Amino acid sequence: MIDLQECRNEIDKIDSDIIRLFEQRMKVCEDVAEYKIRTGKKVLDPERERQKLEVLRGKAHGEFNQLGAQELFQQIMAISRKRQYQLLTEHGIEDDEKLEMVDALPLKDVRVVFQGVEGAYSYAAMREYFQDDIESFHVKTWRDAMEAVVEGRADYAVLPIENTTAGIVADIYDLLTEYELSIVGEQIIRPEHVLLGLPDAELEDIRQVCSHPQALSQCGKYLESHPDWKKKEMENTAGSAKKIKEDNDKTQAAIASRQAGELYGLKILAENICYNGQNATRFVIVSKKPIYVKDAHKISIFFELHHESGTLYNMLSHIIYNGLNMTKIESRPITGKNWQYRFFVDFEGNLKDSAVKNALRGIEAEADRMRILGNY
Ligand SMILES: O=C(O)C(=O)C[C@]1(C(=O)O)C=C[C@@H](O)C=C1
Repeated sequence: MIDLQECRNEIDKIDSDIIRLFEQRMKVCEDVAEYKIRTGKKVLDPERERQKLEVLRGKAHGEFNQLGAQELFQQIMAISRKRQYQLLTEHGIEDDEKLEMVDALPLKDVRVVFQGVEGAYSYAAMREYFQDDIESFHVKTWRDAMEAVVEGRADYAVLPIENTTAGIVADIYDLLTEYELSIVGEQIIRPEHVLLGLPDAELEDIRQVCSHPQALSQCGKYLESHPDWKKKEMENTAGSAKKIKEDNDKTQAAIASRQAGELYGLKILAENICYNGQNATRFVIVSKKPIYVKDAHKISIFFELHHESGTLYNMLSHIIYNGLNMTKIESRPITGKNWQYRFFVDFEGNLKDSAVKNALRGIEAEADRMRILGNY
């Protein structure tokens, strides 16, 4: 009869040996790091890792143990790399400073652009974020807002990036990768959608509802209870309120804010029409200046990976291993590369933190492409 305690004693002895050998190996890896710091050679050497895994696999017996040995040494080498990145940071080997730290965002005499018209939620977010008197103007599309910042006609743009009911605003994610702008701030607002009609309209008159697709989606449940209403997508919510006013047709209604209703002299036909009482939209503030404020606490990045087992896991391990808290992950298709994806990750931290530096160094070195979208 096998004795469990005896087995456990033996396992304990073997594990102690593994720890001793692991630490011995890590010591050698630190020497390797020193060599690499001196020579500027890259930490990651994929060819060396491939050869090692092949040899070590061959040393194990049976398919199960071969796979196990490969997995084990993949992890050991990943840990070795993480230690080396740490040593690079400790030796003050700085990656190129991608963003410059500032005490506070420049807010004097700035111009801010938003998409939509006055009364739009972007306008409300802008008013909330920029407390001071700022000059603002609006444009027709999100791309126009990006262009205005790139061309220097605006210092900042306010863009909706996600909503707690309808999810991400995919176009904004894609535009953020297309334009080299930095996210320097964020503002959350709680849109309170209402159904607006002409002053003499009643709910029974309505045949068509127009609004931005996000607002139509956030009020999806309410609209399902009026299946005969036609839905018309518009570029923004406030614009749809404006259209009701201009068309002067009492069979039309718009989903927009209370403020938009007041602005265009419309009547509230229904309120509380978003089934999610917690409905909130997050806006990002983007700037052409590659800056971040010194007390910034959230980092947004994106990276691209090649299709290989474990690549995403490996990227995320840099965040986990450095004790950072990931708050969001999204993926978007990469145009021109079918079935390949770009990952967007948010995590807590400041670019000056060593843990953040180590994680970003690792991700940048091991992803096909990585960019910091902002620290705010
Ligand atoms: O041999 C190296 O160049 C090392 O840095 C050591 C090591 C390892 O731990 O074995 C770690 C990272 C490299 O990608 C390859 C191998």
